[in-house]
Formats: sequence, structure tokens, C-alpha cells
Amino acid sequence: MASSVSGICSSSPSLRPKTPPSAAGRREVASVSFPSGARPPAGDRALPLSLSLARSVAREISAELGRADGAAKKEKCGLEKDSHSLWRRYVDWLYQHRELGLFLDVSRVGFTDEFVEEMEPRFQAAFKAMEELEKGAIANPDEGRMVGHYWLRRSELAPTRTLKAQIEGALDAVCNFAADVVSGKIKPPATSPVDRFTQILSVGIGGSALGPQFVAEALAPDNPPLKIRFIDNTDPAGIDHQIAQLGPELASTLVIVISKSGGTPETRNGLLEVQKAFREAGLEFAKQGVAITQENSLLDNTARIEGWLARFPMFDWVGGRTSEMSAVGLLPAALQGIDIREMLAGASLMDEATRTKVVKNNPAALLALCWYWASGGVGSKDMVILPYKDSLLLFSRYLQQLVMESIGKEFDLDGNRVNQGLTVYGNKGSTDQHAYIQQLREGVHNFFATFVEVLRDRPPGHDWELEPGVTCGDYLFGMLQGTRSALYANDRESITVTVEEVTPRSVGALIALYERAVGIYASIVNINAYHQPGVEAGKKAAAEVLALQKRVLSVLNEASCKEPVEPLTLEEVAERCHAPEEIEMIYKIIAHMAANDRAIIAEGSCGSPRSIKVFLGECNVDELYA
Ligand SMILES: O=P(O)(O)OC[C@H]1O[C@H](O)[C@H](O)[C@@H](O)[C@@H]1O
Repeated sequence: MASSVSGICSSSPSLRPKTPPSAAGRREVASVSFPSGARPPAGDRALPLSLSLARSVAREISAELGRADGAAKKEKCGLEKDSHSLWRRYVDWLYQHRELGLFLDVSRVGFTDEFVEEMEPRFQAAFKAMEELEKGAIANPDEGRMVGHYWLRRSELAPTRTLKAQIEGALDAVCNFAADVVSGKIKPPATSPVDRFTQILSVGIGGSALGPQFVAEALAPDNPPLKIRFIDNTDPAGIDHQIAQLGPELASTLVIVISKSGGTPETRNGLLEVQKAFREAGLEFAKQGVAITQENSLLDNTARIEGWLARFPMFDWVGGRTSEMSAVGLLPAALQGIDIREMLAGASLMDEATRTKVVKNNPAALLALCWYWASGGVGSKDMVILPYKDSLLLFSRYLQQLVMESIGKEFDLDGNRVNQGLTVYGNKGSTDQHAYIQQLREGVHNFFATFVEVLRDRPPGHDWELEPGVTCGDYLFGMLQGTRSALYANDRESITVTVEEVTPRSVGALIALYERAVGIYASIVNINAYHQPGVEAGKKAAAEVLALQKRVLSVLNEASCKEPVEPLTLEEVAERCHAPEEIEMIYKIIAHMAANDRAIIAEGSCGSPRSIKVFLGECNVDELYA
């Protein structure tokens, strides 16, 4: 009999009896082999070799399974499960900001005391770096910039009187302009059928859209003085849809064009498309246009030269993803009747709380501690954001940019390639329980959850019991708590942020909490949270595609102006563009043009790229000699 067994619990075939006991119950000899020299235990020697062998293997398997089970239990026991211990942990680590009515529960994240101790020096260094940042240090070394979004809610922190004056001036200008528009003092031109602005069309992308979108969804009243909608992409159909929905109200729409750089292609395209719609409607865009951008940017100069209704400054020391407390977020919010000074107050109170240098008393540091513990400081687990409140639906989209554009970096501050990151996704509960919580509960364990709990279900006096003693809000509360428990029972860690209700103050505080947490976490993992080099690469590549398209059009135009027209193959187009290596991109360009009736596939089909012969529907003679 072969004398080797590969491993007592392996699934190797040598362990599986090739001839199971026969129906008559006669025990066949299991084809099991032992390591050379191994013998069945003496006590079994009297038994037929087959039975003793089987018993010995069974004992080994059982011992191994016991070991495995123990390990599994340890894994499960890796997180505290005893309810009394958990209660102690909950109480011991619960953070409360009394004035804000905000709580932070990190008890369902399993960091150890040793870990906290081990991280202390890094936190103290992070606190020091943050202190310098607020004093005006060049905290964005890659772009040589200060990082001043905290000064926006407490101008006296600004490092110079000039900056302080600029911040206060911009805020006053926003408040005054918004008040004049809402009151009707600033009116749309006579072309408007109504004598006040009724709509806001915000044109911007990234940090020039996500903050305003999150705040509008969270705080806009049911009947705002002006209702906001967004063009935040260069999708023609999306732009058409927004303009179509405005209809005749385009005449009483305030168009706010937001772009810190003033040159983002998507935003510029949105502006040009909207201006075209104004022309076609016989409206004068300048009388309804507002620009929010850096001074002397392309957008600022355009707005100034064309005499737009108003212009508001963006500062180079405020990043797009941290600009919600600047004119970018404050002007749209104020025009919707949202109390922006309360937003600033909430953010300022949270800023004060997150300056504390004791990790346990600093909610932003606690978040960073949890993120580091859960993701190993390398983004090994995703951050699932689960607000159990419809109005906070866009919080995760807002955090996606704030967290991932800050943390997702190739190099650290010492030039080491680290490919850092922290992935954020989520929508809202309990809705998401009917979408992907199944995977969170039982599937791949590659995340930690952040629940956002709002205690106030409805304004006072509006509650209603849909069954004796139970309201809709009780269900929402139960779903949150139930999901948190169910995830934890299966060793899925979670953080819970609790606010009393969704107000300008609590939203301001949440924004400030996460801005600071990202800054502290970035320090701890030694990266620059305030630049975004990777975005430029995408912009550059897009520009190259458009440049190639221009060459393709020129080549096709020349061929299409011949008598008779000369349809070209992809190879011929690529050759005449002097870009044979770009043949695939040329094929995609032509397919896109053909789908939009701008090129004609004379022969073949897009499914067989090599069969295509293409020309332009019209010959542009002028272009020929351009
Ligand atoms: O405000 P803009 O200059 O138009 O920039 C809009 C967005 O562009 C890029 O995507 C940047 O990475 C973002 O941080 C920025 O918010």
C-alpha cells in the first residue's frame, strides 16, 4: 500500500475512500495510506487494519477540524461579542458634541488599546501638521499652496488681514446678492414673464457641483425661493433635459457657472450650450449669468467682458472638494433659502472640536483611527456610507470626491510609490438593504460601514403611528440598528455618526468633520491630501482624442470633396492622419460620428471594423483650404 498521505485534512484524493462501505455493510478497506513508518495506534493493532486505520484518520481529521474551528471562533472572537463588554466599550468610547447634538460611536470597530497607543505619535504629528496648516503653512507642497478652507468659517484664523478681508467680503457679497435676488430687488430682465428669479441652473462639475448638490438635497425647503437644478457633465442629452425641464422658466433662471480654474472643459461646454439655448429663446444671457471662479480666470474674464450679472471669487487656497463653505456652496444654498451662517457656525464648532489633541476626544481623529485600523492604512477595505435619511442621499457621493480625490494618490510625501486610497460607496438605508447588504452581511469581507443616524424622524407634531405604538421612523431606526447588529454579528465593523436632525448646522458640522478626518488620515499615511495629479492625466488624454478627431475629420473632408467622393478604409484614414498606431481610436471616433450622422459608412459595418469604408455626408470646401 502506498506509504504517504499528503496531509491529514487536505482534500487530496488519497484520503477519500475509493471504495465506500458496500451496501451489505461489509467494510471495504479504505484506500488510505500513511506516511512512511507511521503506524496505527497500538490500541487499535488488534483491530483489522482497515478499521484501525479509518479510526486513526478520523481522529486526526477531528483534531484538525477542532483546530480549524478554534481558529474560526478566534476570528469570530477577534471582535468582542459579549454584550456587557460591548456596552462598556460603547460607553467608554462614545464621543458627544453637546452643542451640535452630534454623537460618534466607534465601539463596533475592533481596534485594540495597543493599536491606539502605537498610533499616538502619528496622531500627535498629524495634529501638529494641522496646526501649521491652519496658520498658513504650504500644506499643499506639490502645488505650493496654502490650505485655507477652515478660514472660511472663522476668518480671524486667516494668516493675513488681506485674506481675512477677502473672506469676509466674499461672504457679505454672497449674502447681499442672495437677499436681493430672493426679495426681488434684483430681477430677471423684462423678457421674463415674472418679475423675480424662480430657478437656479448651476453649471459646474466635481467640487463645483457635488457640494451644492449634497446640500440642496439635504437642506432645500420643499418650496424654495429658487429651485435648483444642475448641469454637471458634458452630455448633450443631459443638458437638453435640464433646459427642456426649465421650459419658459429659462427666462427667470439665474445661471450660476462655477469653476475654480475657469477652464474645465465640461463646464465650459455646459456654458456654451446654455448660452445657445438663451440665444434661441431670444434671451440675453449676461443679464442672468453669475460666475464663481478665481479672479482673472478665463471664466472670470469672460463674465467681466460680457457684463454678467455678478461674479464671486474662489481662492487658490481652497480646493474644489473643500469649497462648500466658500461662494461655491454658499451662494446656491442662500438662494434656496438655506441659512448659510448656520452652516458656517456648525462647521466652525466642529473645527474647534477637531483641534483637540486627545484622540479620544477628537471625532475626526477617531474616524481616522477607525479608517486606519479597518483598512490597514492602505485602503484594504472600502468605506460604505449608509445614511438612514433620504435627505442625506448624496452624502456618499460628496464623500467619494472628498475622500478618494484626497487619499487616492500614487506617491507619498517622500516620493515612495504607495498607490494609497480609501474607496467610498453607498446610498441610503434602509433602501440599500434591498440592494447590496446581502453581500455586506455574508459575502466578501472587504469593507467597513459608516451609519449616519438622524434621531428626529419628522418635525415636532407631525408624527403618526402606522400601527399601535409604531411609526415609520421606528422602522427606519430598527432597520439601522438591526443592520448594524447583523453586520457586527458576522464580524463586519461599523462606525455610527448620529445627529439629532438634518439642519444647516448639522450639515455644516458633518462636512467639517470629514474634511478634518481626511486631513488627519492623510498625515498619518504621509500623503498630500490637497492636490489631484491623476485628474490632469485624464484631461490631457481627452484633449489628445479630440485632436485626433480633428485630423480624422480633415482627412475625411478632403476625401469627401473629391469627384467622385472617395470613401476611405480605416487603414487609409490612419495613414493619412499619420497615426497608424491610433487605428483603434480612429475606428471609435468614426463609429461615434456615424452614430450621430456626421460620417457615413459607405461600405461594411462597425461590427467588422476592417470592412469599413467611410466618408462625410457634406464636403466643407472652406475647411479644405483652412
Ligand atoms: O472647479 P473646477 O476648476 O472647474 O474643477 C472642477 C473639478 O475638476 C477636477 O476634477 C478636480 O480634480 C476637482 O477637484 C475639481 O473640483
